Amino acid sequence: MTGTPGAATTGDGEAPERSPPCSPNYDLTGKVMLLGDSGVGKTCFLIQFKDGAFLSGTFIATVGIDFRNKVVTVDGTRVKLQIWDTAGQERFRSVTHAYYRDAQALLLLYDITNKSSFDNIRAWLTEIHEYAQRDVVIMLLGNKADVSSERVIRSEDGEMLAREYGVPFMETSAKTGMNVELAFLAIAKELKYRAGRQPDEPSFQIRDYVESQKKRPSCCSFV
Ligand SMILES: Nc1nc2c(ncn2[C@@H]2O[C@H](COP(=O)(O)OP(=O)(O)OP(=O)(O)O)[C@@H](O)[C@H]2O)c(=O)[nH]1
Ligand SMILES: [Mg+2]
Repeated sequence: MTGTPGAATTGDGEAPERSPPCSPNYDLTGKVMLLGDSGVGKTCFLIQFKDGAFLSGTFIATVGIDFRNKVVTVDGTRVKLQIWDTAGQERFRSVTHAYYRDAQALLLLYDITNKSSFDNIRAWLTEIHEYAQRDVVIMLLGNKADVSSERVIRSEDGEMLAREYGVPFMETSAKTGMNVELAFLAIAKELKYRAGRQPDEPSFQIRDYVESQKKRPSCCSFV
């Protein structure tokens, strides 16, 4: 986490023309990486968060790595998230490994309609433990929750795997936007909390926060 950002740039999510020079429009920055098999929806997830749009139609696999910035405000603190969208294809793995070290948070996605993308989560977690910082924030996301007719992974299976690894979990949809913003807000809150807790600030538990805020797909809600 960078606590003292430099001058505002013209990067996405900022409004430099309204800020005086050397007055950044954020208080903290954090690097977040999107990981998971090719086709699980990482790029769509990022576009939905950044632009509120869904890229339907032909699937264009990411080549290498790309990033977008977005500033979110949590409890009065502006957190600039630098979000790295990685290629899920095996042949780009060595490129993405180099970026793990600098990431404070990882969003690990599988596709609820694709069993192998779920089965590969354990391998992704092994890779994360090998290359990422030890205290990196990890969140497991079961994406494409809008496609209930093709679901092959039950929500409970995602919950169980997440519990085994002690990470927060929710199902998401890059198409409808379900839980997309929440995933990034929860990360921003955690990063803010880690950056320096105020004396009167209650402790923050990212798993509890996600559990209390997440929406469930209508087919699976039993509350
Ligand atoms: N129905 C539905 N389709 C989705 C969703 N997210 C992504 N898709 C579709 O899934 C395909 C793959 O999405 P991408 O976001 O490009 O996948 P990716 O994980 O970035 O893939 P790589 O770049 O190869 O790693 C595209 O055809 C998307 O339109 C979702 O939440 N719901
Ligand atoms: Mg992609």
